[in-house]
Amino acid sequence: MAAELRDPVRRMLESVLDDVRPLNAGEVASYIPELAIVDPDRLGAALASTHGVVHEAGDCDATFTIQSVSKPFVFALAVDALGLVEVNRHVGLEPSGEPFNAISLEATTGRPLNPMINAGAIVTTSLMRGDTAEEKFALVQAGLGKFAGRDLSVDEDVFSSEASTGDRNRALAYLTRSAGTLGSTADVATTAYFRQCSLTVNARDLAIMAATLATGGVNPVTDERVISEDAARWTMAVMTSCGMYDASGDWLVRVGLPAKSGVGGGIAAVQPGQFGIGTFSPRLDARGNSARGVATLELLSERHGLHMLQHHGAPLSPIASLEREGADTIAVLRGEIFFAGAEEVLTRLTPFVGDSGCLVLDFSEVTRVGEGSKRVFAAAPGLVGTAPDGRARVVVRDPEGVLRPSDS
Ligand SMILES: NC(=O)CC[C@H](N)C(=O)O
Repeated sequence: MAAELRDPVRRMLESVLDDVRPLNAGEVASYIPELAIVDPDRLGAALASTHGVVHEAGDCDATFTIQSVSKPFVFALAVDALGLVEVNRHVGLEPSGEPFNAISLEATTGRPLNPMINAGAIVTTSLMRGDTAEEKFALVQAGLGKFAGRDLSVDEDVFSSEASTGDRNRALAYLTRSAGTLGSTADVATTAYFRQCSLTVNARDLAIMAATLATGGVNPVTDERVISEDAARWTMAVMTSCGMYDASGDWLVRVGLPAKSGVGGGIAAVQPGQFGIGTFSPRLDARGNSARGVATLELLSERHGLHMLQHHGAPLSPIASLEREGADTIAVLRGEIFFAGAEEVLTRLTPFVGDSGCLVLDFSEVTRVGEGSKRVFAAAPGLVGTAPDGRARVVVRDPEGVLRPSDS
């Protein structure tokens, strides 16, 4: 069988890459001298599903330094370990609308505006446990390795290059230190941060890392839980509002996927619940985002309807059938029921509660109920009261236990 028939998703990625390959706008980053020696024509894209299948097109084995694509994953490790409240005491959650290296601190608190710009990312790294740069970086390296599903190593040349030219980042660290928001000395924070940015990845790694957020924190290739569902959701939220720096608003409208770029040429993008995408192309646009990476994701999103706010039409009604049985009304429910489904069931069906009979809600064909919706159903029998024969007016049949809270 022809290769493209065996992997139609790969073919789909390849066709997008073929369309963006001729674009040669932008320049490779050179403010970190070692980044300038990369082959500017490299182009790769990988898509990892939440079932753990990875589709690769173009230069997916080409390695590059992760740079700022590391930031959301380190933020995820920080909020997972310390909680959102503690991390938020040190770094804000507001888009800055400014370039990645802006000197951008809140006037009253001294916090960097968000963890996706350098100032906020340096603070986030400083919050990793441990006293030394080695201890903090060890946690970052191990954590990012779990996101990628393999051990990641440091490109020592890029590290030395950034360490010897990173005075602006040191200045940011000193400013946050003087404002009381940095969790270590400036030197510890920047050393760990420079090593974090110098970790080496490929487009496939970024796709798997993004897919680990898409699943709510479980790496779909290794099946290992890396962070909590809460941490994954908070991270995707920050990527949505701040991941593409001063292009974040434009990106949200045009592409509509939480994403993070890096000056090494990588972009990681997530479709929550569905998949992660990693792209690699080193030439950067004026905002420091990979020019062909942006074009690849724009085209993919547009061509295949990937925008997370895309309207997919009215969902299937959760009410499969409604029948009378004596004085009772039996409603057979089906599929996945989230808040709008619960609202439909209860609003449409409670008028069927008669003077004498009961409304029986049969959940045996329901595959899943959202956690918040379980609480809506749990309250219903009490709200509707009891029939003259003492039975609840609303009777719930739940042989598979789909209404049981998942943490019980
Ligand atoms: N946008 C980026 O990728 C910036 C990361 C880079 N290491 C820096 O701090 O300048």
